[in-house]
Amino acid sequence: MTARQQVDTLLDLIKTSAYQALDEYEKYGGAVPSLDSLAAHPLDGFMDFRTMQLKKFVRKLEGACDQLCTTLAPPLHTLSNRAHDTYWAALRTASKLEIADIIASSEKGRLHTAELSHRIQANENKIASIMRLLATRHCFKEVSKNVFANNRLSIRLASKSPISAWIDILTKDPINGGLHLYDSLQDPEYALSTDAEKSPCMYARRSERQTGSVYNMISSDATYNETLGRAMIALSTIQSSLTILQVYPWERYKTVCDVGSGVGFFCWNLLSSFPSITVTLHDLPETTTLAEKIWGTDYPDHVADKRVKFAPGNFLELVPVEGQDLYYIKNVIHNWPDADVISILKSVSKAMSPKSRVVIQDYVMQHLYREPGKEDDQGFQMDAEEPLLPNYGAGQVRLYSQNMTMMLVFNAKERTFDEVNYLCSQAGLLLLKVWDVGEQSALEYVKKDHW
Ligand SMILES: C[S@@+](CC[C@H](N)C(=O)[O-])C[C@H]1O[C@@H](n2cnc3c(N)ncnc32)[C@H](O)[C@@H]1O
Repeated sequence: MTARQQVDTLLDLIKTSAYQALDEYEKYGGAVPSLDSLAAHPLDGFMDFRTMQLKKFVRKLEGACDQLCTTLAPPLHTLSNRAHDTYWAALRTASKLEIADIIASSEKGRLHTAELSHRIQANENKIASIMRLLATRHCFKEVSKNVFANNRLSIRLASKSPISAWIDILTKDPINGGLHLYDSLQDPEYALSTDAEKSPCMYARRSERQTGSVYNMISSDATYNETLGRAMIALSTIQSSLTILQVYPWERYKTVCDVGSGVGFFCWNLLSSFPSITVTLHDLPETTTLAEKIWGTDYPDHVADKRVKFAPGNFLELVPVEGQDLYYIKNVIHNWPDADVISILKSVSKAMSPKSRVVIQDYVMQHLYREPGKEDDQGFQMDAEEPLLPNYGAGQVRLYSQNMTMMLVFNAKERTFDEVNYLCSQAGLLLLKVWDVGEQSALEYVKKDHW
């Protein structure tokens, strides 16, 4: 395809997928809100299959728009834009300063930067620079000279929402590790290591005499742990991860252990959808203690009815809940280097009965080359049409960013299907089925000896 033909095709893809996305909004509660609107659309909050189709259209749209601009802009322009992206700093600061809340609670719902700087007790030019960068990509709106109002994006930052916690997590240790990635690769002690204690992030902190890994930092810091718990709720929305409640046959099971459960957001939803299931939350003691407190306040009936149990421990050594029908592991193995993943999976395997199943829900990475006619056995096809990259390029960039984040923070990674399957086989697990749950996949295993 010539560049002109590619541009023509990309424009067609953009038009088609944009209209398809509009239709999805209209299917679920009215027209898509404009960027000026503060009202949420039902699709914004769904975490399940209802957003799956929308996100497939948006994936194509984002991939095509980015590829079109990259094709037509001068290369140095694009490279400079990518190196010069300080958006994360503005977003982190506005979120932590709770600027969306300050504006929302003002009399007219809009504030001059002079008033904002007075309330925040910071220089007005600095506040104005932050607000203008954010508004330039549609988060907040400059409604008159130096006066800013909330809009469709910024209002989501208000009221200590889970997305603020996720922004906090993403823009701290990963950024710090990223700044030191090159240097860490020059240091032989770190460059070849896959140990979590030798991640780029820990390299960045070595002068602070910070020992251990980021896991130790999280478990010894109650605020970090609490922020991570809230951030995981945002991530579940972003990944539409509750799609698995509609896709997977949960009605087959009575007992489920959520391994690395966090405070149990997934299990709240599982119990509501499947009244005959009881769950056990397995996590580090500090997290299960927090979980017990939250469930005691928010879901006392489930606690009283013994539909939820809490099993503190360390899954690297033991999963202290034996013989459950199902062990569910979501967004956990990507936090760990290969050797530790094998330890976790062996702990799960030891706890399993011959009839138990394991479901691992995570991103599954794809390569970017195209091999005509090739589709692997499990249906992980590279299905984006040309001239899009086979993995949709920028349309799926979140997977590749998350992969970098896992490397920077934990020396870990998101894995391809073959990589996960290999680690599972090392722990004596045999693949039964792959479930498509949208942005992520769910891989179902059974103990090898018992199949
Ligand atoms: C990224 S979070 C995922 C939480 C949840 N599964 C979800 O998808 O929202 C990883 C979880 O693993 C837990 N974890 C980390 N190290 C652990 C260990 N050694 N033993 C048990 N749980 C651990 C963390 O406390 C955290 O709740």
